[in-house]
Amino acid sequence: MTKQNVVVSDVKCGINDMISVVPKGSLFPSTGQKPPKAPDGYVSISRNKFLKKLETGGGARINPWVESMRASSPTHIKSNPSLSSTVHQEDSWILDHPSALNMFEQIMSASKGKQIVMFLDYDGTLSPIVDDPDRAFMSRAMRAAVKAVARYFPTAIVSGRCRDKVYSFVRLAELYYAGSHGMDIKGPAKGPRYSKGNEPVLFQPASEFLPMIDEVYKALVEKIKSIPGAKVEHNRFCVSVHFRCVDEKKWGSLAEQVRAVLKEYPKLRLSQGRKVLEIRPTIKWDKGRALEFLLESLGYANCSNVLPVYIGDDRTDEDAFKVLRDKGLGFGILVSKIPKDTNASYSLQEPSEVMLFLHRLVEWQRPSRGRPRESKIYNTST
Ligand SMILES: O=P(O)(O)OC[C@H]1O[C@H](O[C@H]2O[C@H](CO)[C@@H](O)[C@H](O)[C@H]2O)[C@H](O)[C@@H](O)[C@@H]1O
Repeated sequence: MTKQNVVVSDVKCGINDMISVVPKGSLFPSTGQKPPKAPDGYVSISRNKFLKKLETGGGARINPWVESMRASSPTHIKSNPSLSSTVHQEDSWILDHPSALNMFEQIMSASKGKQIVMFLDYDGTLSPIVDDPDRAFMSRAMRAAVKAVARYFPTAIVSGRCRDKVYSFVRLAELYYAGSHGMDIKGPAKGPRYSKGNEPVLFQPASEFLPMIDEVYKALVEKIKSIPGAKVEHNRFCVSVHFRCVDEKKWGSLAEQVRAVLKEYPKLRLSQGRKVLEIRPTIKWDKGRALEFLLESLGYANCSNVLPVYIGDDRTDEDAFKVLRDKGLGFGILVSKIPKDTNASYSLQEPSEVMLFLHRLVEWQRPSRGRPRESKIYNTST
């Protein structure tokens, strides 16, 4: 077990008297979901025990949330004995998830005769993590690298952010964008339509939740305004509550406020990212489903001649890594400096390494190198 997520839920399980244990990245399961057996990395708590804790009030009440918020904070991962920074453990993690740069040739050899499709997360992958979410700018060099990759391979940005916001950072009209954790997908605004037909791709599976999300956003802004450093971000089909700049002593109060709002909305669930609580509809849609949808739109549903490569740094990216792993398709690359429980196959340490990887991909594909192209070239001129 490399990471402990204590999971709590307002949803009545009605089964075996347990608080639900839900997949990584989700504190709240969908309504009516049967709680599965606790997988590695998760702790299940007796429902009765947990409710008793709630009755005692004060600190105990919200502890499982705070524990989970701590677990999502890299600075605390070292305090988890199973992730202690012993050389041995780091070595063994890197053996399991080798650097995508060191393994570049091997990755590329798997692409022989296949169309590479690139999926890129934004925050922490293309841009460094910063305190102010409104200032998470992408460097010009990174933009150029993504642009170059998109010349050769269909490329999608898959982000928890609102689609327009992430577009305003990336500013490349030739890409696909899947905002709101994949709940708002739009095809390229310029250049060839990388879709089966000529129809531009647009898919928004959570439209009915828009009024509810607006309401929750307003309620959260009101509730957390007394907590210094807390910030609520409207991501159109979901809402982010940031606690990166909140004093850790206040994390309990923040969790309490969010919980108070959410209990009025059983159709919304909570997942976690990097020092952020993500509130989203309970629909079965995530970055993994968005990846599948995009592959299908590109005409690669159930295809063996495609090699999707997904690069991301967050818990929410694990849904996409898992789809790739379960299907035995392509590769997930986790961006992380520290060992993390992941379904990704490879790792890169930080956005600068992501940029290097993108450069190598372009170099490898560029015909001018005089080497035979081993992957089908995506014809951008049609
Ligand atoms: O899926 P992503 O593109 O990775 O988006 C996930 C969340 O990213 C942003 O928050 C994160 O980055 C911020 C800027 O570096 C940082 O301040 C914050 O602590 C991180 O959690 C974004 O603001 C959220 O809306 C996204 O959901």
